[in-house]
Amino acid sequence: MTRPIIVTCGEPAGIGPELAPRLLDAGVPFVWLGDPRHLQGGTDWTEIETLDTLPDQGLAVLRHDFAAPAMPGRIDPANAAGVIDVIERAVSLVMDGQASGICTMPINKKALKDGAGFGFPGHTEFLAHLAGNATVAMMLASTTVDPPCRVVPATIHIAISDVPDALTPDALESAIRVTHDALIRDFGISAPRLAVAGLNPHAGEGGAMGVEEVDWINALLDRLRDEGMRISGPLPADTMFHAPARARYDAAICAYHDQALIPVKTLDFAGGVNVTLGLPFIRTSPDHGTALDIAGKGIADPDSAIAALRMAWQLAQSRGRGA
Ligand SMILES: NC(=O)C1=CN([C@@H]2O[C@H](COP(=O)(O)OP(=O)(O)OC[C@H]3O[C@@H](n4cnc5c(N)ncnc54)[C@H](O)[C@@H]3O)[C@@H](O)[C@H]2O)C=CC1
Ligand SMILES: NCC(=O)COP(=O)(O)O
Repeated sequence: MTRPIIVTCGEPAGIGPELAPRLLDAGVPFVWLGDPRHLQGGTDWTEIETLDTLPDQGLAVLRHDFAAPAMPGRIDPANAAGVIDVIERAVSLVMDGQASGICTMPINKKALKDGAGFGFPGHTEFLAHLAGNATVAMMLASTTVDPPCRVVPATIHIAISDVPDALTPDALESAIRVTHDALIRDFGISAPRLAVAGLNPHAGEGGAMGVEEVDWINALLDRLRDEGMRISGPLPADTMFHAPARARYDAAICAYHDQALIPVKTLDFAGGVNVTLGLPFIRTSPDHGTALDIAGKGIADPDSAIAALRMAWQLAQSRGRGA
């Protein structure tokens, strides 16, 4: 029996519902979990009752009724609880072995907070919670550039003013270890090479532009290198993402969200995939958000979502979860 990937609907007013039928181009078994009222008119879909058998053509829909229909571009707070419930249901399906992984369509974090009191800044933190407080990391990975650009921010969805306090030795070590283990387990890289970005311009330039590198980052990386990990850094972040620099490492561990995500979204916005590392199940997502400004206009590029679905399937296969 083939166990499909669950694609969660994401924000009903965003581009997730119109991307759903485009995902058939990925050529992997998947089921869309959401309210069929939110799909665009003319979508070829079939409701399924169980994940055992998928239709020969069109979109397989596992129905999840929401409180309200959806208007592209216009968030309805009444639907916030449904978005959260769908993520929880997808996790249940994958945790009990009915599905092989999850590919999430984007959510609007503020809408979930305002509409349903959602207490998490994103999927990453919510999925870690649902998995029993798993220690996770958020990786954004290119799929169409060579050498690849894979980035992991050691602090994620927090204000920039909170970064210096949140970037503790424990947080950086955790991001490094989770990434190291995931590159071996899920990406088949037996001896991963990691590059760690400094927090400060020029990685602090010996304390002339910030002290975190000399105060503790150097010592942490030395300790991990003594264990045998292949780690370079702390490196100046502005010069570690051009192609010859990327050829020297398999993933970059960054200090904060934008330091990590700007390079991958600039190099490969259409092919970027978000992968949650460290979960007991596979979860991927496109790199983009809800794109409310273009929702319903039929111009959303499906490539990142397709890449995310394909990667979910590949990673599930590598964990022996697909069939
Ligand atoms: N995994 C997730 O659930 C993610 C959710 N978000 C959420 O999405 C919302 C909007 O975030 P933004 O920063 O505005 O980013 P965004 O990615 O939604 O949009 C940024 C720009 O890129 C364009 N764009 C995005 N995806 C596109 C596509 N597939 N084809 C063509 N153009 C596309 C949009 O039209 C917009 O001009 C926020 O609430 C944010 O939290 C953002 C990133 C990931
Ligand atoms: N900017 C990336 C992002 O917001 C993805 O967050 P998540 O919902 O995957 O945690």
